[in-house]
Amino acid sequence: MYCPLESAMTQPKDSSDQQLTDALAPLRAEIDALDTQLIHLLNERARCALRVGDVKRKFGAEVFRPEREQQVVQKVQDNNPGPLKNESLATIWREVMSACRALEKSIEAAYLGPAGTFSEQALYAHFGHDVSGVPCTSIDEVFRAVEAGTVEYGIVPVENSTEGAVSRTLDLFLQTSLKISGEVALRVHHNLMNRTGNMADVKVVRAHPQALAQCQHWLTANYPHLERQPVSSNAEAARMASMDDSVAALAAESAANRYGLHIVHAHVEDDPHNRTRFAVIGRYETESSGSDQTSLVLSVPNKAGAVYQLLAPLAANGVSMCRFESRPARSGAWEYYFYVDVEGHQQDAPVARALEELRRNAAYFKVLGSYPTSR
Ligand SMILES: C=C(O[C@@H]1C=C(C(=O)O)C=C[C@H]1O)C(=O)O
Repeated sequence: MYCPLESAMTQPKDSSDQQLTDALAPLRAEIDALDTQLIHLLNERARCALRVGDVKRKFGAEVFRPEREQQVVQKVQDNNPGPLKNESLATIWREVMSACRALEKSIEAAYLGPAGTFSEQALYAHFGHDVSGVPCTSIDEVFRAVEAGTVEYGIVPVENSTEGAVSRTLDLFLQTSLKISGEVALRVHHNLMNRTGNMADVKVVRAHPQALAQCQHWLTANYPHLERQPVSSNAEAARMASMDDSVAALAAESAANRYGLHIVHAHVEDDPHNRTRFAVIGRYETESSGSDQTSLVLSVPNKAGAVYQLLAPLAANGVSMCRFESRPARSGAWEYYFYVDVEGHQQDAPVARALEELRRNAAYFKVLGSYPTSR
């Protein structure tokens, strides 16, 4: 039997190198030929997308269609014979669509910066890399940039699986006329990092308050003496740590790369399944993709049974609720706004019927948007 290790040890190096090159040559030729075919096919696809762009311009239709992109990814996955993983194909196709779309139109989208934040990762997960990301210093600024029309879209964090709702985003949803056109769910890993890779001189650890909260047990167990200081974002904490040896940051690996920091401990979040959901906001009202959800804000008068009655139309129309969150209405009267996500698109008949009944019963009612469910 041919044993590569044995033959590599007994034969002169030059000869085993030659054997390796000879064995790889036909396979590499095959890959080169397949790449040539892929280049032709990808450009053919791009030419087709350009023609789609011409048609859309003629009819004054929106170029970026998140619902269509979701359907494309779904179809690709349904047709996947393997061995490539569905997740890998989704990543590849998002980039292919991003490149095709960029030929029709360039998209600018605001996110909670600086560069290196999870919001930036969410931005690329949604739009692919052919998008101009505009970093903002706060969630308020992201909303303002989209409302002012400086950018077409924004990405804001909505909810974390460990820490719950991002309350500032929920409050701003109340005030804005913008719509949610899509969502992104990201696995969020936090890493403890600093400039030297040695924690001896570190006195404080900085991060966004959500990240500090998501790592609180780990920090208490491992670095109880470090003062925890909240800052505007994890990437900002990383930037600060790059200039001060007494500072460590909790942030994403991309922030360590960007600011030249060493990761001292990787994946220090208390919950290994830690995920954050982001909303894409803009003026576009996403059409049905066939696998959607709808976000609403409601309030009811403060009286017995009001919430129960409010939600009855969902059950009556067979509409499932997938999220329910409350925020004080700040009226001083123990009144609340309820943030409710339901399965389905607002144009689906059962959802439309349920929404109409909810609208009639609620003291306050607003549809934030229908959009493809992230997976
Ligand atoms: C090509 C289209 O336009 C854009 C690009 C897409 C693509 O490359 O598949 C899909 C949806 C749109 O965001 C289209 O609507 O079909």
